[in-house]
Amino acid sequence: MSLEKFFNAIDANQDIYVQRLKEIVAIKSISGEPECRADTIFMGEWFLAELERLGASTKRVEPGTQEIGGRTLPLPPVVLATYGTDPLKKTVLVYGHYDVQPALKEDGWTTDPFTLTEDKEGRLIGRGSTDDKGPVLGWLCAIEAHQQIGLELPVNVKFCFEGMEESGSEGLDAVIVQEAQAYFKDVDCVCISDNYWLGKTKPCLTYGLRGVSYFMVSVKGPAADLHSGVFGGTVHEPMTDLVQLFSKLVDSQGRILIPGIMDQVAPLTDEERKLYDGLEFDTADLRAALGTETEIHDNSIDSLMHRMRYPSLSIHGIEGAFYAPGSKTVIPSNPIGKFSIRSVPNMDPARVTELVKAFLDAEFEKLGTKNTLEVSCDHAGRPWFSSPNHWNFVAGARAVESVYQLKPDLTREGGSIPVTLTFQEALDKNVLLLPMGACDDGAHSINEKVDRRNFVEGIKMFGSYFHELAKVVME
Ligand SMILES: C[C@H](N)C(=O)N[C@@H](Cc1c[nH]cn1)C(=O)O
Ligand SMILES: [Zn+2]
Ligand SMILES: [Zn+2]
Repeated sequence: MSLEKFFNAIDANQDIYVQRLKEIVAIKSISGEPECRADTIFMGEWFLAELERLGASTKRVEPGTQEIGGRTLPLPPVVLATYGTDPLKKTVLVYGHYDVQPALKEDGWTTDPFTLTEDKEGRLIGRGSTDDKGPVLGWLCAIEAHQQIGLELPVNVKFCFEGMEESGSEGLDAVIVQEAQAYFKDVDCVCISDNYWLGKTKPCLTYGLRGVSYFMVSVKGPAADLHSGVFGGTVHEPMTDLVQLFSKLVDSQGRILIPGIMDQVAPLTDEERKLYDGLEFDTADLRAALGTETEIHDNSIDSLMHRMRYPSLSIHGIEGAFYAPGSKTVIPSNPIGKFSIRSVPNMDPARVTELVKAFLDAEFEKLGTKNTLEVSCDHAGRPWFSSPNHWNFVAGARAVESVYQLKPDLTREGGSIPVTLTFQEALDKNVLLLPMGACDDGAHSINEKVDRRNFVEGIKMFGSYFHELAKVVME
């Protein structure tokens, strides 16, 4: 059966879909900012209403509360929905997140981050356009287009959308475990669209993710910020201690210096090494995404392996430090440094935390400072790895081919979606990552975008995936 009519409907409706994306990009659902919590909850409600408009039955789950900045806030709702309950059809569970990373125009955006703006090249620029509002909306547009042309959906779809993914998916694991034998009982496979192609033109299917352990390092000294002219040279400065500690975590070649971390990494086999030769990726792709020529490795295979199968450590920022323009002469009293470690098979988050704390405590001891140190792991998600030979991947590959006339790359992703492994384990079902966006989308960065082409063809790909799933033989 040809999906031509369905594809044509999507082409014809694309401006409506873009307009809808504009509407939701404008909702500041930043899970990490307490003052945006009401907007984040509203974003969840928007999706509940949209799913109901499409005829899905919905369930709003309140995953509890969160302590943040001395406040207790309600967590945004987990949006569950069921579209179709035909026992003769397969059931696919689609997961996505409606929260976004923070964004300020003064970070360097060329346009307001919460006003979706299309440029001459068809880039739809705005926070969440690719991560992950565009893909989440895309699934719903694919269903709506079926309704418009009177084409029956050949599978049942369950949805699970959360509003805390960018902040460690707090509360979600418990919901999944609780619903595994209830709301998710009939699920045959899982699909997530929340990562990116390796390059700009060739789609991929993804079968692995790195985990992430996010650390806060607080150094406490004087009771309040001080005048550096009056107190400089007379007091142990917390920022100096923090900078010393941070200089010991990772070197400029990206090598993690914390003893024991690299020992846990699964060894590279010959078979795995060969997989990288088949991937279409070169240093030019990396440079295009970086916008500079500042890559560490002198060949693309090493770059790929360091994204996909080795851990990395990134220093993100320092809270409570002076970072504004100007030259304020302050001694910050309690800077909190933030860094994360991306973990890979066979790393265990509990062991990572143990090693990080032991190392920082020992290094702090050596500084001979009277300040105090507190290290905590804010959130930790495990790495995930799945079987790309499963029928779910066969359906995904056929969907890609039907829209792009290309065989997708098979990739592992450097980023993290903590809940992926929870779905795989709690439901005991295969999970496929089917990205919509390209390598240069700039998720988490300034000028995040999704190309109109990726958005529109991505909606077609999602619809086609439903049809390929219906056809593929479950083994
Ligand atoms: C890959 C996904 N789109 C994503 O961006 N995930 C985040 C998850 C996270 C964990 N802590 C904070 N955010 C990521 O990989 O950074
Ligand atoms: Zn993200
Ligand atoms: Zn995401």
